[in-house]
Amino acid sequence: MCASTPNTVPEPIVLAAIRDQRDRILVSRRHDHAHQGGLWELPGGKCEPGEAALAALQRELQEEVGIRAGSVTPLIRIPYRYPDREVRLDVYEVRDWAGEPYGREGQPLRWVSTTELEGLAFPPANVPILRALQLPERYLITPEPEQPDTFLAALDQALEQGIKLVQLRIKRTPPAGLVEAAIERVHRHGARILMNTGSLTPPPGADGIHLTADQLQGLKQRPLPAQMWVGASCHDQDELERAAALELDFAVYGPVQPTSTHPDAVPAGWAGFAAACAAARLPVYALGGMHRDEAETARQHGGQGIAAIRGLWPAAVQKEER
Ligand SMILES: Nc1nc2c([nH]c(=O)n2[C@H]2C[C@H](O)[C@@H](COP(=O)(O)OP(=O)(O)OP(=O)(O)O)O2)c(=O)[nH]1
Ligand SMILES: [Mg+2]
Repeated sequence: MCASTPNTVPEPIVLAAIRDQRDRILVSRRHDHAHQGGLWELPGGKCEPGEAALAALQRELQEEVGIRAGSVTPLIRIPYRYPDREVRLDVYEVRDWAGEPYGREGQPLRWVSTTELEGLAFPPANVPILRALQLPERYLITPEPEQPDTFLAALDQALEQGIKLVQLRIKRTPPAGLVEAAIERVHRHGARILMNTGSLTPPPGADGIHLTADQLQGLKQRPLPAQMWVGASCHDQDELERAAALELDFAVYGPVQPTSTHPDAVPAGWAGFAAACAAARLPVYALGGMHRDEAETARQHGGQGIAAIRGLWPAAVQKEER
């Protein structure tokens, strides 16, 4: 529900990320005289007092682009404070709809790829929304590589199963050539690869880095330029806030469920995960005891999806390694 809003609480706004079958997003340009005028936006607007979020979304879509949404799934919630107002943007992904979108208020509309989105000027609150639109629902974290052939075969299999984002997590000296071979395979499948090795400098070809919570604590600024991706492991609200303040691209939060790798950690549960995501200003993956088919559950709790080692590493090859 969107409650009526005294000045002290953020204004509830609903936005639609309308995605067509070619994976393009519908954007429109805000009128020059509006708040954040002249910038590109996702269609949507303010909830009326007492109006439920999904009802507000349907009303805004009808008023602004003349369509009725079919399936609607939560993408991300972003609280944001502008100098002159505070908003809470609830973004929903719309993959099917009735009607042909047009600028019903005379505003220009465009269909753009998620890569092209980066080149358009949006309000500053949209930065994490654009990243959420580019990030997949599953984030594979690799187990420590032992046998290069077995490791690379499992990686291939994971990529064939549709993995689009990989964290190469290496805590010991890796077998020679393994990093290069992994990067090559990931790119061959049109996926991205982030390094988690303790170094802030990724090797040539890698798409960015993944920071441990300790590394996150030590940083004063984002360690890589915007074209590269930086993720971070977080275990509480302060760490999530720190990741957002450093303008990182996403966080991993956990453990959400009990996990054998961290038996002493108290799991947040889905309710704890949902609370963390609601306050976070960046996309958040659920980590800890996750199974491949729980990405949808994570989405329903406000997350980007799931991150996992065992849950996403091909089971057949894992058995051979034992
Ligand atoms: N629609 C939209 N608003 C955004 C985006 N990003 C962002 O920060 N905002 C802010 C700007 C506004 O302060 C607020 C949304 O207001 P709006 O102008 O769309 O509201 P509305 O459709 O109800 O319009 P109106 O009745 O006030 O004219 O959220 C975005 O991508 N789309
Ligand atoms: Mg609007």
